Amino acid sequence: MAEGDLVVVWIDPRRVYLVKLERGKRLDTDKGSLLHEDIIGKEYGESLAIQRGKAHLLYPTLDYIYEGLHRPSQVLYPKDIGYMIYVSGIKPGSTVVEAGTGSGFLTISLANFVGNEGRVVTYDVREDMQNRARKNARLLGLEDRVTFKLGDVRQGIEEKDVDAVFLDMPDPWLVVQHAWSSLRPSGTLEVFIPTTNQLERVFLTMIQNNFVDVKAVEIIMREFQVKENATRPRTIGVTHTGYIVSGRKSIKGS
Ligand SMILES: C[S@@+](CC[C@H](N)C(=O)[O-])C[C@H]1O[C@@H](n2cnc3c(N)ncnc32)[C@H](O)[C@@H]1O
Repeated sequence: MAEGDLVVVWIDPRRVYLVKLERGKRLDTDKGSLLHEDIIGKEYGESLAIQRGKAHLLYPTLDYIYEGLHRPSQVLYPKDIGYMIYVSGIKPGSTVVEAGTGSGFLTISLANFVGNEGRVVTYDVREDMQNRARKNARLLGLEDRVTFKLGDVRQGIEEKDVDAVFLDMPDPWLVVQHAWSSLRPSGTLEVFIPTTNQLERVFLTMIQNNFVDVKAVEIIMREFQVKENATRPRTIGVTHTGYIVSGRKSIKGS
């Protein structure tokens, strides 16, 4: 690893740190400290002894990146992001529109997925959110793939012929028509909402506005505690995140 690289320092499940390597800096934990210099030059997968344990140096996958980023807004969970990306049909080179940016967790995942040739345009009404999201994207080297637009997406989406639109905001039904106009034929609208009232409203609005293959799902994930002869789901965990409504843009045929 070199200066500027990201590394996940994993000590135990409760002590996981996302670190950007900078000479002269130090990671302090209650299990001991590590100088960044001690990590520079090491390989991902190696481990280092610290005062009261061992620090494992891991390549930063997106789920651990989430743990380490600043999150001023409620953020989407990996389980929901994974499904949304999967059914959206986007691929490297795709152009995607998103609102609202929030902490940029979905933005970063989309930017990671569309690759160097792809583009993510993300709208938010709040400049402070976009500044934080931009910093998060910069930390991961993904900023160049993202266009941050300060504005109310309910007023319209400027981009045309986009492959997918992703919405995570309070009143997405007010954006359904704009999403339809922005999408290429057969393009996908993915909406995340935390309540069933919002689900019903956005679902019906999509049906009324020439979206087809509209479906609503909830992704349920349970984490397990694993102990010999006592393996079972954890007692405490995230029990509810939200629902996902997906649909495809239909155009009039003959
Ligand atoms: C829950 S956060 C999005 C979190 C984001 N998906 C993430 O994973 O980090 C919702 C965001 O939508 C923004 N927002 C709300 N209404 C909006 C609108 N009409 N146009 C654009 N952004 C909006 C809010 O400012 C907030 O930052």
